[in-house]
Amino acid sequence: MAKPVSIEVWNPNGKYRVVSTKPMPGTRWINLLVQQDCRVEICTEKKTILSVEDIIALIGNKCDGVIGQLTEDWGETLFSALSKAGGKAFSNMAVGYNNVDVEAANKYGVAVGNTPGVLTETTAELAASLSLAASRRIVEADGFMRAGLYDGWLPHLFVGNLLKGQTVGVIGAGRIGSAYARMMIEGFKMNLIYYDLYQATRLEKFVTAYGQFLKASGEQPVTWKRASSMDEVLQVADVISLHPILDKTTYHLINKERLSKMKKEAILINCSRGPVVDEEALVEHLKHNPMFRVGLDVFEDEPYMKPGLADMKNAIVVPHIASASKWTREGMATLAALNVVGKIKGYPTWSNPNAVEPFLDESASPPPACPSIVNAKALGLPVSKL
Ligand SMILES: NC(=O)c1ccc[n+]([C@@H]2O[C@H](COP(=O)([O-])OP(=O)(O)OC[C@H]3O[C@@H](n4cnc5c(N)ncnc54)[C@H](O)[C@@H]3O)[C@@H](O)[C@H]2O)c1
Ligand SMILES: O=C(O)[C@H](O)CO
Repeated sequence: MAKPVSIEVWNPNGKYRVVSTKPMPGTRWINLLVQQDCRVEICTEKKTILSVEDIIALIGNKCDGVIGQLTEDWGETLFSALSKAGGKAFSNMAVGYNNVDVEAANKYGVAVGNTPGVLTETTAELAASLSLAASRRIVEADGFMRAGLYDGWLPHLFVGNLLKGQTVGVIGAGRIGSAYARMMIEGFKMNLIYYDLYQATRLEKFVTAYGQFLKASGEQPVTWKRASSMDEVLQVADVISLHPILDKTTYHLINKERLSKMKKEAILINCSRGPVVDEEALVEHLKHNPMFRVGLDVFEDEPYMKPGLADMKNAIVVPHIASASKWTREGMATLAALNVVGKIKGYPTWSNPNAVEPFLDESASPPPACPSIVNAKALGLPVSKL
C-alpha cells in the first residue's frame, strides 16, 4: 500500500480530477482548469523528485489527468495506473519528453502533452549566456575577485576569446538551436555551421539576409554552412552548442573520440539533455585541455555530476535552469494544463505546436484545443481547424 502524499486542493467539487505532481509558477493554469470544472490537486510533498510509488498514490482510484515533471519516470507502471483510474491525459511541463515512454502511453490510450515554443528564447538565452561566460571566463574571474586575489590590472589576466568573426556550431538546429544561432550571429557577428537531420531553411535565410545587411553597411558579412556530418561542425567551430532531442541516436553524441576532434580552445555548451554528452569522457578532456571550456545546464545523472567535474575551472555548471524565466515557466504550466484539460474535454489538437502564442495571451480565452500532444497521430486524435 503506497504512502499518502500531501496535497493542496482547488475547487474541491470540480467534476474532473486533475493532479499536478508539483506546484507550478503562476495561477493562470489553476484558474483555467477550475473554469473547466476541474478539481485541481497539487502535490506539496517536500522531496524534489517523486518516485513512481508516490505518483501512484497521487493518481489514486479516480483521476482524469496528470501534469508531471521531467524528473519523473512515466512508463508502463504509471500509464497503467492512470488508465485504471480512468485517466486519458498526461502532460510533461517540459518540451523534452525523454522521461516518457510514449509507446506505453499509446498502449493505454493516454495522450502525452509537452510545452514547445514558450521556452525557445529563454533556453537559447541561457545557452548564449553560458557561451559568453565561458568565452570571457566570467565565473573564474568572479571567484578570483571574491577570493581577494586581484591586486591590479595585468595584460594576461583572464584573457579569453573574442567571439566576433569566429564560427558558432549548432548541433540540432530546431526551435532552440535556431534561436541560439540567431542570437550569436546577430549579437556577435559569428559565422554559422550547423548539423541537423533536416535543413533549417528559415535560419539559412536569416543569415543570408543579415550577411547582406552587414555587407551593405560596409562590414564583413556573416556566412552559413549546413555541414554534411557532425564531425565537420566539431572540427570547424569555435563555440559548439548542443540542442538535439535526447533519443537513441543522440545518446553520447559527444564522446571521447568526438571531443578529440574539436579545437583545443573550443567551447562546448549543453542545454539539451545530459546524456547527449559522455560526461566521464568530458571530465578527462577538460583535465588534459585546460583551454577547452564547457558550459553545462544539464548532466548525465541529474542531479549529480560525474566525479571530478566540480573541480574543473574550465567548466561552468548550472542546475538545469535554461527555461527558468517567470514568463516562460508560467507559460509552460499553462500549456501543460491546457493539454490535459483539452484532452479531458475532447478538444482537437492544435495544428502547429510551433505556434502556441494564442494559448499564452492572458487577455483572451485560450482556443478550444490541446496545444501540443506528441502522440496525437498514434492515437488518431482530431486536428483543430482553427
Ligand atoms: N536545459 C533545458 O532546460 C531545456 C529547455 C528546453 C529544451 N531542452 C531540450 O532541448 C531539446 C530541443 O528542444 P527544441 O524545442 O529545440 O526541439 P526541436 O524538436 O525543435 O529541435 C530538436 C532538433 O534536433 C534535431 N535532431 C534530432 N536528432 C538529431 C540527431 N541525431 N542529430 C542532429 N540533430 C538531431 C531535430 O531534427 C530538431 O531539429 C528538447 O528536446 C529538450 O530535451 C532543454
Ligand atoms: O525540456 C524542457 O522543457 C526543459 O528541460 C525544462 O524546461
